[in-house]
Amino acid sequence: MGERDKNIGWGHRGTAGASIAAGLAFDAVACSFSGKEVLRDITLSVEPGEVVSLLGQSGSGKTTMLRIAAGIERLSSGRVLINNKEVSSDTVFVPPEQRSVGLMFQDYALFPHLSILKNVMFGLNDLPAKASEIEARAALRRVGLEGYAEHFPHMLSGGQQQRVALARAIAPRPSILLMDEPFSGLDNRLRDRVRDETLAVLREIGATCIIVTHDPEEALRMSDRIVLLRNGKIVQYAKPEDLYYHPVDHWAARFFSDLNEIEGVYRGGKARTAIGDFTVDGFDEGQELLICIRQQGVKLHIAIDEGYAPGLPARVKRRMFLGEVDLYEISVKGIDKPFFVRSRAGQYFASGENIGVSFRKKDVLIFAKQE
Ligand SMILES: Nc1ncnc2c1ncn2[C@@H]1O[C@H](COP(=O)(O)OP(=O)(O)OP(=O)(O)O)[C@@H](O)[C@H]1O
Repeated sequence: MGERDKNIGWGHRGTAGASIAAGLAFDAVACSFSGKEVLRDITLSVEPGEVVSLLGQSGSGKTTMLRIAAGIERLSSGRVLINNKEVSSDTVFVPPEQRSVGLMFQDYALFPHLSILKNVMFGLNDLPAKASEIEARAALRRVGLEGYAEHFPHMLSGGQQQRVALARAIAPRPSILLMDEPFSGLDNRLRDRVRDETLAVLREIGATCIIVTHDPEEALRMSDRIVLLRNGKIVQYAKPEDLYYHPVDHWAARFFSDLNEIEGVYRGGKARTAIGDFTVDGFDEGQELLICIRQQGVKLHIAIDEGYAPGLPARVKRRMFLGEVDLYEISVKGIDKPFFVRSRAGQYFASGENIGVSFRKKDVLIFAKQE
């Protein structure tokens, strides 16, 4: 964290101007570039005031969705609606400045030749100069930078520039705020605080907010709901807990956790595997399954006497120190692949030690095996 960021607090909570939140809906939206389809059949609706993350790997179409919502990219088919009114379709195109959307870009896009105040006033040019300055100063005050109004962007740290970009985005009180990777330029330690403060500002202004991110933890932490995208399609649109505990498929599960994976087959109401049976339902008799066990959902048991330990027999291969947790590589009797276990640091098992393992039920996810 830069010294300057440590010393300058954010503004008082509860002092940002409120927006009138709008609903946003995508209805069967597709988008192609030079014949290549980058978004397919995107249908979702975001309620007024919701904070929704668009989460996916690079190239999954997150930014394109954001740009289509903003009206800076055209869709190929489908419709976008704001408060149930079409703003993009085959026949309708409402320009960005008439959508009441605010945009915050990954690189902040501050104008280097304009003062911080003028940067924030840039989005307020519909207002008379005096009113625009009052609103801009209020937004700067909310992010704790009113004392920097006459500075220029290059005089500020990365964290402060991010706050200016946020102030500029909220100053016009947009109904929908669209943020493209707003924290990716910040270092790790600064990022947590900036995320929390930004979320507090978003909650205060009450605008509907769409945040593009490729960071699962960020999406879980900030969002009311998450849109998980893969190859231009929605894989799952759900609340963070639902996405984490009930991922629709193996790929979605992998996105949020490091997993141990064991093959199995469904017989008589159970997933049968080389290390035992797991009770589960909803599969066809004989169906091939993949049993995924989160690394933090494996419990290691110490041998009680004469080598006996509760759980499945296993042996420690090595232990890696990761700070708050230890990562153990173990071999579990019956399976060839190494098993990885994240265990709270402090509980020590030595290499070569015979142990037992058991699994926490909510960390065991079972899916049909996909080709
Ligand atoms: N203007 C464009 N012309 C041609 N192809 C484009 C254009 N914009 C995006 N693409 C392509 O569309 C796909 C989706 O891009 P998009 O930027 O939406 O993905 P993303 O999920 O935001 O990725 P990243 O996290 O890397 O920004 C990519 O394959 C990209 O190369």
